[in-house]
Amino acid sequence: MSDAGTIGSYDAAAVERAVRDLLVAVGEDPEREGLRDTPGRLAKAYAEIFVGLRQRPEDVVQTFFDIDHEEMVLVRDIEVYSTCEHHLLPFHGVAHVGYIPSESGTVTGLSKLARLVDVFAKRPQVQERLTTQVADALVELLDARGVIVVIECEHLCMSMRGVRKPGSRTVTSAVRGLMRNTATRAEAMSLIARG
Ligand SMILES: Nc1nc2c(ncn2[C@@H]2O[C@H](COP(=O)(O)OP(=O)(O)OP(=O)(O)O)[C@@H](O)[C@H]2O)c(=O)[nH]1
Ligand SMILES: [Zn+2]
Repeated sequence: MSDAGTIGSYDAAAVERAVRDLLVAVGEDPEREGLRDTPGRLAKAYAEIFVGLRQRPEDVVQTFFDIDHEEMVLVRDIEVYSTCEHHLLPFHGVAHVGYIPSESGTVTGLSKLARLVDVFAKRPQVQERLTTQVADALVELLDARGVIVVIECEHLCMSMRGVRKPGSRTVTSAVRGLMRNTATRAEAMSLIARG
C-alpha cells in the first residue's frame, strides 16, 4: 500500500538507553528506586503504543463475500488511543467507520474495522492523517463503493500543556465515493450522531 508506512524493526535496548538519557536530561536520577525499571517499562510500553509501525493494514483486514449485503455498514464509537507526532503525547477518543460494500459484496469482519483503526493509530500520528489512512485503506482493501470515517479526539498536548484547553475535542472526517452523496452522507451522520 502506498501510505501504509514501512515495516520497521523495534530496538528495545536503544529505546531503553534513550529513556535513561531523557531522564538524566530532565534532571532526574535514573538510578533511584522508583525510576530504575522505568526505561525498561517504557521500552515495553512503546513497543505496544507504536506496534502499528510494524503492521500492514492488509494483514488485519481479511475479506469475505458470503454475506449478501450491499448497504451501509457502520461501526460507531471505536475507542482510539494514538500519539501525536508533534509532542509524543496521547490523543484519545472515538472513531466511527462506515462503508458501502463493493458491487461484488466484499465485506470484512466488524472487528477488522477496529483493528484497521489501531494499525494506523499505533504510530506517531496527526489526527487528519489517521482519518484519511483508514478511509483510503478501506477503499483499497474492500474496493468499497463508499467510505466515511469520523474521528473525535482530545489531544493531551492541548490539555495538559501549551494552550491548556482540557475538554476540547477535534473532529476530523474523510468521505469517499458514494458516501459523498448528500443523502447517503446524511444517513451515515445520523447513525453516528445517535450515539
Ligand atoms: N493539525 C493537527 N495539529 C496537531 C495535532 N496534534 C497536535 N497538533 C498541533 O500541532 C501544533 C504544533 O505547533 P508548534 O507551534 O510547532 O508547537 P508548540 O509550540 O508546542 O505549540 P503549542 O501546542 O501551541 O504550544 C500545535 O498547534 C498542536 O495543537 C493533530 O493531530 N493535527
Ligand atoms: Zn501534540
